[in-house]
Amino acid sequence: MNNARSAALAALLHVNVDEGYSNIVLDKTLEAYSLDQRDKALASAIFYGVLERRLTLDYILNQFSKTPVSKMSPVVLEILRMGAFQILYLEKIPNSAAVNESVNLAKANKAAKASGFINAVLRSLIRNIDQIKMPDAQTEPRTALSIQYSCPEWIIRLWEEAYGHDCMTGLLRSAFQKPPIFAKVNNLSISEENLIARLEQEGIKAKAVPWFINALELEHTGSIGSCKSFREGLFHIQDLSSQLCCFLFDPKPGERVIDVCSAPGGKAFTIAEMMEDQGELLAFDQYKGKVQLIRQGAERLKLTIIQAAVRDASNPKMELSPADRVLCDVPCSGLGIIRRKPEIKYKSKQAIDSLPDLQYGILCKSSKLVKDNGILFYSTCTLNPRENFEVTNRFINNHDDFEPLPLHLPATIQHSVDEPANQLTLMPHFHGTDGFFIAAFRKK
Ligand SMILES: C[S@@+](CC[C@H](N)C(=O)[O-])C[C@H]1O[C@@H](n2cnc3c(N)ncnc32)[C@H](O)[C@@H]1O
Repeated sequence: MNNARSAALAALLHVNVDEGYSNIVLDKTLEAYSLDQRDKALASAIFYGVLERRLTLDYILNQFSKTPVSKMSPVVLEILRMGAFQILYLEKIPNSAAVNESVNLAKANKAAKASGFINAVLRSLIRNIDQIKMPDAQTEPRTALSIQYSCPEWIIRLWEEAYGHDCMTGLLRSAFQKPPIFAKVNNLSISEENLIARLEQEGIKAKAVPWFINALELEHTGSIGSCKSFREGLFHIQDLSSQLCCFLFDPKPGERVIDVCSAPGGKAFTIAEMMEDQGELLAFDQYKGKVQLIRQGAERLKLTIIQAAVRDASNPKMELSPADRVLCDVPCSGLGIIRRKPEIKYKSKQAIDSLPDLQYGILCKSSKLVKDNGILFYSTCTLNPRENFEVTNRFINNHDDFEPLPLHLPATIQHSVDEPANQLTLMPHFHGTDGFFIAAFRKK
């Protein structure tokens, strides 16, 4: 049995059936299967490829199977998606191997009865590959885009209405690009140059982001957790969007700062480093297990000002004295990080309907923690006006004691959409960052 494909199947079933996060599920599965580098690469390529192209693959499989994909068992469907993905997108894998391995996978996964069916569907796909039909872009443009980019129509409509047609197509394309990996240098422990040299010794190629301080782009990372300089607390992994958010938040040494939705702690770590580990940084999260992640990260990075604790930001019980700066990096639908976690795009629209009220509640409650003249930030990693612009608009319309605070952006960062000066929407295809939203306010 080919272990790479078994691992990919196990991980896909875990994500689709048990709704695990793709990056975490894949890391754990690869570890459990103890694959060599080559098999790890194949398992990852199949896993992410099938996840990213689920709608396209299902649309095509339906043309070659009498049983619609909606009626197939999860195991059979995933094996067929994997087989079709290899045939259609992995040129180096011979079609015969894709079919045979799919049949073997079925036999090894209690789906032996379906192995004949799987064989027939995949062979029919190979024979008729030139006859595959796609939706007509003229008569049904959104359906055509949805199948081409494997993105539900409601997201396409949302992006087109919010950001315009060109931006929507840019976002759809960007979802298939390999996301860059950025590190935030722990400037309290090492300089950019020295960290680049250290990483090189460990086989990781790193280059400084020329326009942004203490940010490195990494290549050939392998497993970051096993990297010595990571374990020594010389950096943490953080997308440029979050690093930029902290830069704009502009915390100063000696201040009192509250991060109300802090886990796993990325922004709290960057903020503590910007504060030179002087002052107070209260880092809260609703979940005990996640608070532990903040503590572990702070310890690894040798940051002493972070006090992590459980606290529900939407219904806080704890009395807190006011802070110079408060960050609300709220839970959101995550439509800005689809290229990192493709499973996010298959969430139902209804699943995110309740988020704006929760986000607004967290922002209102947290605004009470800001000192006079203090700063309040709201951020999300989503591209959805209902969770971004509409929440912050509602806030400012109902809070006379706050005013919008214009953001002073680095010269390389331009607005990609029409928005007020206190807001910034970051787009993967435009800024090269994750999709992200920031809004800043000052208490009068
Ligand atoms: C976007 S993530 C925060 C990411 C974090 N700021 C970072 O940079 O690493 C949102 C966090 O909010 C937490 N959360 C969700 N609902 C919450 C609530 N009512 N109160 C506090 N935290 C909450 C989630 O557990 C999650 O860890």
